[in-house]
Amino acid sequence: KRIAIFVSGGGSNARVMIDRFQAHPEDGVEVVLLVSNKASAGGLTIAAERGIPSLVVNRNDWATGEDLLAALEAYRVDLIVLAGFLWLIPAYLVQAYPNRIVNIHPALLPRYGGKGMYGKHVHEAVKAAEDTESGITVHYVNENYDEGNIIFQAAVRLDPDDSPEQIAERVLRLEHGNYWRVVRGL
Ligand SMILES: N[C@@H]1O[C@H](COP(=O)(O)O)[C@@H](O)[C@H]1O
Repeated sequence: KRIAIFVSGGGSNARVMIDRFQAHPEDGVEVVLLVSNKASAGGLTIAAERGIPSLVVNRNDWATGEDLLAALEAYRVDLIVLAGFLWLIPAYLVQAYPNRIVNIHPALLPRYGGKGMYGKHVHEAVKAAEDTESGITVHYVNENYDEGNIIFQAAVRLDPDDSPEQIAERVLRLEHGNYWRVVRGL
């Protein structure tokens, strides 16, 4: 299958996934495009270094979706993979790719999901709740943040002394070890 990865930040998940699938063509997954809503996103540099075409979308593009949908069609994208992409996915994209958009969330949904619940905010909330475990959720994307059907979850035990940053590190390791496997299996 041909996938497009959407990023807003550093792109460590995109890097792990691109490196895996470029090194293992037998997985049958090809990363054909990287899309970002931030021209400064580290994910764009990662894509350029690995010969992957990229597209930066601004709010106007995003509102109409014409250029974005045209690019996804031109690259014959089968599956959209969100990896640290922060904008809400609009109806036109959900309708154009029904059950073909997935996201990874750095917590065990349905807890710690929703608008504003991303990155360090999630791990600070887990810490404040004194949870003994956290984890990751891969889910289909609908028009609401973090509400689509869950495809996969994995948990990690936390140490009571863990800081939110240490919780984030544990969870990111879980993401890097699992997200590409889930995508390969879809
Ligand atoms: N949605 C969340 O955003 C972060 C992105 O990290 P990176 O892939 O840009 O390093 C990850 O923790 C992911 O769960």
